[in-house]
Amino acid sequence: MTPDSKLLTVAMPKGRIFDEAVALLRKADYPLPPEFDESRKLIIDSPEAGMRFILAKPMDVPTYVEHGVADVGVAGKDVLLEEKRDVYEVLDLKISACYMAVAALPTYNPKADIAPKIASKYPNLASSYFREQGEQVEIIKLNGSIELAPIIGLADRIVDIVSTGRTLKENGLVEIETMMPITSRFIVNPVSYRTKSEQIDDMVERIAAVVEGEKNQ
Ligand SMILES: Nc1ncnc2c1ncn2[C@@H]1O[C@H](COP(=O)(O)OP(=O)(O)OP(=O)(O)O)[C@@H](O)[C@H]1O
Ligand SMILES: O=P(O)(O)OC[C@H]1O[C@H](OP(=O)(O)OP(=O)(O)O)[C@H](O)[C@@H]1O
Repeated sequence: MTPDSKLLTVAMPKGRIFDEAVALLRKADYPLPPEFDESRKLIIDSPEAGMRFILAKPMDVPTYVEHGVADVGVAGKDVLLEEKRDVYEVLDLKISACYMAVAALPTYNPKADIAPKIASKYPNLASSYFREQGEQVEIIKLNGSIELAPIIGLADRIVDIVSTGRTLKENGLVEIETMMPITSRFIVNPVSYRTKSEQIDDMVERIAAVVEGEKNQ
């Protein structure tokens, strides 16, 4: 399928953020087709809304937006900190809230830890964090089930997302540092921001009004 320059291309993250992001767009009066609720399509056009949606893995959304194949997108702050793509972050959507934390086994003794190993799905974010703290660490990149690492002796600590805290608790880990809050953000390709400024400004204004409205409820 070739890009349709008339439609604003929006990169949406599949998975956890998706339903909340769709709800936000609907509240902003974008008439999204029913395919959003039931289909496995990866490209969904909504000519009524003047938009084409591409459904991507959450970690890939900034890549599509940086390369300009999507004009705008929705991405977690965690992903933006990890990927450091050349995109504008224009709005905090305040959805899919969670936070990034360092955790370990309750028996973990930081003073006895000379060359700490840190397991994470976010190697760049973890590495900048410990560099800023002035601590030298070895980062071990994993793709999921991060909580396994300290239990089976692969790492001393983990850097991961916490939401309810249930995964840490059920795996006998404790949080030792809260790093930063995470919410989803609206991101924009810098060139699109100039060439499609009217459409993008309108979209940002409409969504911002919903976000503000929800905050004041
Ligand atoms: N409890 C949570 N765990 C992970 N991500 C969360 C959580 N709560 C909100 N989020 C947000 O959701 C995004 C991840 O969504 P999701 O888990 O669907 O994708 P994913 O990590 O690519 O999943 P998978 O690799 O399991 O397919 C994160 O970038 C983060 O901003
Ligand atoms: O605090 P909680 O509410 O328990 O949520 C946090 C957990 O959810 C995420 O894992 P996910 O379910 O995405 O699985 P993964 O380990 O395969 O990434 C995250 O990596 C934590 O493990």
